[in-house]
Amino acid sequence: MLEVRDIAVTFGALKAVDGVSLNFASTAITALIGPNGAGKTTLFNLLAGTLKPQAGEIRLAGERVDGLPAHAMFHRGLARTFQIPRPFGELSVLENLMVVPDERPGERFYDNWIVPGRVRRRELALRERARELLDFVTLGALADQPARILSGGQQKLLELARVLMGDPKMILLDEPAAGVNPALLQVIVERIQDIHRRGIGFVIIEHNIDLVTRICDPVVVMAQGRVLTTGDAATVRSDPRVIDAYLGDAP
Ligand SMILES: Nc1ncnc2c1ncn2[C@@H]1O[C@H](COP(=O)(O)OP(=O)(O)OP(=O)(O)O)[C@@H](O)[C@H]1O
Repeated sequence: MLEVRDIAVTFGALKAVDGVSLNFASTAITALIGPNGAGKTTLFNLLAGTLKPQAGEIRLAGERVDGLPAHAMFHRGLARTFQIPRPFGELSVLENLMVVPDERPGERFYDNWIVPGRVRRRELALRERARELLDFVTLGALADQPARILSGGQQKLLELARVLMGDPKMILLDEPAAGVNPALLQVIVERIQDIHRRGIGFVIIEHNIDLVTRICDPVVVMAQGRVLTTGDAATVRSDPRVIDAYLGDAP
């Protein structure tokens, strides 16, 4: 459902993503792994619309979407989280979900002036949805606390709830396990599996190989801007080219 053809972007002389072609199925939890600097985050930025490709095509559900800005991708059902979450620290945990863009061009102004009751009902519905999602990610009890008090793992859960506010068809997760304690990591893993069972696809950048082995199939390995190989976790882990790519990255 998310197709990438010969996509490329360079930074000066550096080919950060160098002719990548991949299909990401909405039925899969796909892992994107590879040594530091392989181009994984740059590929995410291209998919999510924060970076424009210099070559190649991206299609979402058959439609060309390369070059569309991030908010347009979000509204088409492609949501992403960041390696380092950036919640609005002074807003409450609940308010952090309420500020997720909910654009319906042309409707806001009209609603506000002609049918204020409808706006109020919509806000109540949004608030209810936000509360449900906070309960789902186990943050319900913290709804009215300022987001700055959340731990790193709780911030990752808040990000997950935030992207779900947009009713995504596919979610790109950037290192969901990084800096997360084992108990919260288990919650994150279970929620990813719950969401996946509801028919939402994932692409996950992750260095935690246990998480990758437990929940991801297929596993795409990138190195030096290219796709090195794709397969199940056990196959790619024993592939000598993958081992070489990681050893080449060792200090
Ligand atoms: N905005 C930028 N300007 C210049 N170079 C960049 C920029 N963004 C990324 N790069 C370079 O592009 C290459 C790929 O970076 P990228 O962040 O995509 O790798 P990665 O696989 O996500 O690595 P990591 O696992 O360390 O996050 C790196 O050499 C990086 O230094």
